[in-house]
Formats: sequence, C-alpha cells, structure tokens
Amino acid sequence: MPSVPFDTAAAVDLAQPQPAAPTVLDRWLDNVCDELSEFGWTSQSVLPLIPEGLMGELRSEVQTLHRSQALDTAGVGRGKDHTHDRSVRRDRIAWLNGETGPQGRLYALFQSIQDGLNQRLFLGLKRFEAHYATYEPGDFYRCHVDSFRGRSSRIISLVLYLNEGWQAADGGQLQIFNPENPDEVCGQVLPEAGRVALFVSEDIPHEVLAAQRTRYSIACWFRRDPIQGIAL
Ligand SMILES: O=C(O)CCC(=O)C(=O)O
Ligand SMILES: [Fe+2]
Repeated sequence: MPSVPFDTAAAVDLAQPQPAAPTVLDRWLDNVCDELSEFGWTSQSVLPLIPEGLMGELRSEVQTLHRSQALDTAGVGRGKDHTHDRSVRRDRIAWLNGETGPQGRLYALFQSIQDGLNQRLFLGLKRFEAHYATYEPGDFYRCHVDSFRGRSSRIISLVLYLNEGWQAADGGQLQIFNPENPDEVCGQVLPEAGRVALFVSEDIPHEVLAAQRTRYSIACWFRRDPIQGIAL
C-alpha cells in the first residue's frame, strides 16, 4: 500500500480563504495590549514599526524648535486651574499638527496604534493629541497622573523618546508607580531613541526624574472625546 505523503487531516485547504498572517504591527499591538491589561503600563521598542529615518527627522524637528526657542513652558491642570508651576514640571513643549512630512508619517503610525488598541481593548478612542517636550539639564516632572478620574478624556498615554545613546547616568528616567501604593516604584524607562512607554492615563502615577542632558520626547494622548475642547 502506498504511504500517505503528508498528514491529510492537518493539510491546509488552499481553496478556502486563509486568514492573513499577523504583521509585525499586529504582534506588537498584541503584546502591548496584553501588558496594558495586566499591568496598566508597558515599555517597548517601536523601532520595528518606525519608517526608516523617521526617528532622526523627528529629532531634528524638535532640536530646531529648541534652538529657535519656539517651545513654551508647559503648564499643569486644565482650564482655570492651568498654571506654570516650576516646582511640579519644568519641561518645554510644542504641539504637533501632523502637517510636516515627519509628523504626517508619525501620525499614520499613531492612527494605526489607535485602531489596534480599539480592536483589542474596545476603548472607543476617537483621536489623539501630541506634543514635543524638551527637558534641559535639571528639569523634571514630579509624580502625577495624566487624566483626572471620571473625566475619561485622556485614556492612553504614549511617550516616544528621541535621544540617541542615552545612559542611566544621564538621568531623565520615567518612573512608574504602583497605583495601589504610589510610594512603590514598579518600573523605570530609560528615555532612549525608539523606546515608547504606554500607560492608562488616569490610573498610572508617573514622574520624570531630573535629566542631566537635554532630553527630547513626544508625548501623545489617545482620547475618547471626539472634538477638541469637549470632554466627555
Ligand atoms: O516624558 C516622559 O517620560 C513622561 C512625560 C509626562 O509624564 C507628561 O508629559 O505627562
Ligand atoms: Fe504624564
């Protein structure tokens, strides 16, 4: 009797449409969403997803803004509570509008991250906002959360770091605290180019330790309110 050349039971029926193989982005999002669900935060490399050259272009943009003093001191709080308290935060910021070439490419990536978060976690995210931030030597951002409880406007925070060759001695680490016990540090992220931190905006207390050299980043918030200025 002729031997069966392969396991017919396990053979793929090529006549049927096959599900598309997961992409690098799918696998990245699966991992991010697992960690967000379990811990409320995650730190990942975004380099496998970033188009060639984009990190350097974004770094040049923020360095140009920095040199031309086009960054504003960042405030704390919203509306009438908005203040510039240098004992709380000392970074300088410039909002992105997605209209330069590099920002357009970054916005396409943020949009696919937003779609992927919605598909996996059913967050109902509708838009995102993002700003560049620079921390000069000595600058910090004390422990805070990014969204007031019950406001549910900023849902997920994402921070993308732009400095190359950042060492532990350069400081500026993002410290993540245990939401149940805000005295307990449960993670630290080195702000090295291509690394991103993602966390649940209203749950995760975090702080930026004092930087020892100029630190460049992009902070992005995925929001549930559809129109700027209207918080649900
Ligand atoms: O740059 C970071 O690591 C975090 C910044 C931050 O917490 C913020 O802008 O709200
Ligand atoms: Fe924050």
